[in-house]
Order: sequence, then structure tokens, then C-alpha cells
Amino acid sequence: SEKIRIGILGYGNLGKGAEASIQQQPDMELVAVFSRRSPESVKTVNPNTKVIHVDDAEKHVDDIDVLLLCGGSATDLPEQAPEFAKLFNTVDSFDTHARIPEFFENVDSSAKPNGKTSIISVGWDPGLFSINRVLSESFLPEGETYTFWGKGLSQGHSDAVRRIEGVKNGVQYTIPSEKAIERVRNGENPELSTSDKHTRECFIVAEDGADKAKIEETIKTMPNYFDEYETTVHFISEDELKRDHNTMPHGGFVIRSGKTGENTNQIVEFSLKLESNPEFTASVLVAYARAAHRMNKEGLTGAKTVYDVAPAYLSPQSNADLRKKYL
Ligand SMILES: NC(=O)C1=CN([C@@H]2O[C@H](COP(=O)(O)OP(=O)(O)OC[C@H]3O[C@@H](n4cnc5c(N)ncnc54)[C@H](OP(=O)(O)O)[C@@H]3O)[C@@H](O)[C@H]2O)C=CC1
Ligand SMILES: N[C@@H](C[C@H]1CC(C(=O)O)=NO1)C(=O)O
Repeated sequence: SEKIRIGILGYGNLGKGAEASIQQQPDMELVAVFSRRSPESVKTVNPNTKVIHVDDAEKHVDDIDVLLLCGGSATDLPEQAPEFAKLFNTVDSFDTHARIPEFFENVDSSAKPNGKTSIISVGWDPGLFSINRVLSESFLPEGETYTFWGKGLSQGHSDAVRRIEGVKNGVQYTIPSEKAIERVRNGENPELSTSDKHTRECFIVAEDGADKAKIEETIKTMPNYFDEYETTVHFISEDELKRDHNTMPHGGFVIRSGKTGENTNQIVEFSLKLESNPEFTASVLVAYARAAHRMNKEGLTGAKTVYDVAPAYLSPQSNADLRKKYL
């Protein structure tokens, strides 16, 4: 049968990961990468990948089944997702948790009237961790759920700091509190505030002459990303960044400890250990592109979240094979 034709909007860490992931899919092909930069300045991993300026994306609506939106959540996706959901089925990784409800509405009002399917906030958190929080709470109504990330590089937070005026480049690491994890694993079911669970550490390359004190203050007070955390900011050189911060490992786990029956302890846990946060996240986006294409063909249009997507839509296996080989 025909391959699913994928486009990538935005060629950063996620865009690169998506380019690689699509090559692993038997039922997909990459039609083009769209970028806001001039095509000749975008160096793709696969030299055969076609790069087209984003202003020409509209000309390709009939060549693409699903467009993967790989821009940053801090500033790109809030404007790109509603714009491109009018033209394409889309999948995005929007991860500003507090703003997901308004983002959903904005994308839905673009996708629905145009008969498009847009699956938002795909990845691992939000995404797979979100699914596990809901599943474990549905099966264990009595209990406590905890989410821990890292130690690792958060792409959302790294993208957010890179957008600050005067920042030339930068990364952010998320560090879980070992003490908090220990208390959860001991079954204490502790009340933990946001700042009890994680601290954040940034390594920033400032533009020449930039106001470093202002950059540090902007990071530490940034709503939804840093303002609820104890954050440390280091200023380093471009060379140090390239030397000491050139990998993007991450991971974490969702754990729910609950009770059934009279007083029976039950633990549900889902964990990830990622050598490359962007490559894994991109692989999740690509599987959800398969779902967006299929759901659209069934007339399931408008904005969706991972909660709306039955697992069978994600697999390249037929439903009959899933029943036969995986149940
Ligand atoms: N839900 C989840 O679990 C996860 C979500 N995410 C989300 O993914 C988002 C994207 O992450 P990431 O790919 O690391 O972001 P990047 O900063 O690598 O890329 C963001 C955009 O910046 C532009 N860009 C990239 N490289 C350059 C460059 N060298 N010069 C100029 N512009 C550049 C690209 O747009 P263009 O090509 O148009 O210039 C790109 O789409 C994050 O903001 C985060 O919110 C990430 C991981 C997990
Ligand atoms: N969205 C996150 C994925 C996970 C990592 C994270 C964090 O370190 O705060 N929160 O969610 C990312 O961009 O990497």
C-alpha cells in the first residue's frame, strides 16, 4: 500500500531526530523539511533530504499526509501549530503544560473547520508519562502519583533559555532530588512541592556585551519553566558548551503507589532511560503521525491529545496481527 508522506517543519534537534526515525518506518517516506532559514543554510543529516522555505509550504499540501511540527514550545509552536493545522494534519510536542488547554483550543479551531487532524503535546512528558499518569490513576483510584525527570537535558527548557535576548546558546539540565525519590520508594507517600522534587541548572553562552544579570533574572523568573524551581545559571564560552554539553541524555519515571481491597499495596511504574532525548521524542512523534493519518481517514478531525489515540493507531502492524501476536 501507499507510503504515508511526512513533512518536517523546523530543523533542530527534534527535526533531525524525525528525519532519522522516518527512515526506520516501513510505511513512511520523508517528502521535505520546511525551515524559516534559507534552504541552502540548512545542513540535513541525509544529503538527499529536500529542504524548502516555510513560506512555500502551502504549495505542498497535496504532497504531504502529515506535517511534524518540530519547533520550540516557548515561542514557535504557539504561532506555527494553529497556522499549519489549517492546511495539514499535524503532530506537535508542545510541552508548556500550563498552556496546553488554550493551545488545544487554538489548534482545534484551525483543524476542525478544515477537516484536519492535529495531535498535540506528543512525546514523553507531555506524552507517554501523561498516559501512564492517567492509566495508573484509573486503575488505582486510591493512591499517590509522582513524576521524576533526569538528571538530563530538557529540550523545552533549553529552547526556552535560548530564546532570551542576549543568549547566544544554552542548555538546561533537570536534576531530581534523590531524597524525594527515596521517600517515594520507601512508600512514605510524601506531599512534595514542585521545588521539593527537582532543581534546574543552566549553562549559557551570552552574546558579547549582553547583560548577564538580566539574563539570569529572566531565566529564574520565567513562568511555567523556571519560576517554581531553585535554578542555578552558569555562564560559559561557546567552546566549553560544544566540548562539555554536546549530548542530550534524559529520562525519568512515573510511579503510582496505591491501595486495593482492605489495605493491599500496589505499585505501577513506567520509566525511560534515553541516550538521546530528541531522537526518542521524534520517534514518538513519528508513530503519532501514523495515527493522525489513519484517524483523519476515518473522519476523526480536530485537535486530539495522546488520550484520544487508541494504541492500535500507532503500530504499523495490522489489528489482526496485534490480536494474534501481542495480546
Ligand atoms: N513532549 C515532550 O516530551 C518533548 C517536547 N520537546 C519539545 O520540542 C521542542 C523543540 O526542541 P529542539 O528540537 O531541541 O529545539 P531546537 O532549538 O533544536 O529547534 C527549534 C527550532 O529552532 C530552529 N533552529 C534549530 N537550529 C537552528 C540553528 N542552528 N539556527 C537557527 N535556527 C535553528 C529550527 O527552526 P527553523 O528550521 O525554522 O529555523 C527549529 O525548529 C522543545 O521546545 C520542546 O518543547 C522536546 C523533547 C520532549
Ligand atoms: N518536555 C521535556 C520532556 C520532559 C523533561 C522535563 C524536564 O526536564 O523538566 N520535562 O518533561 C523536554 O523538553 O525534554
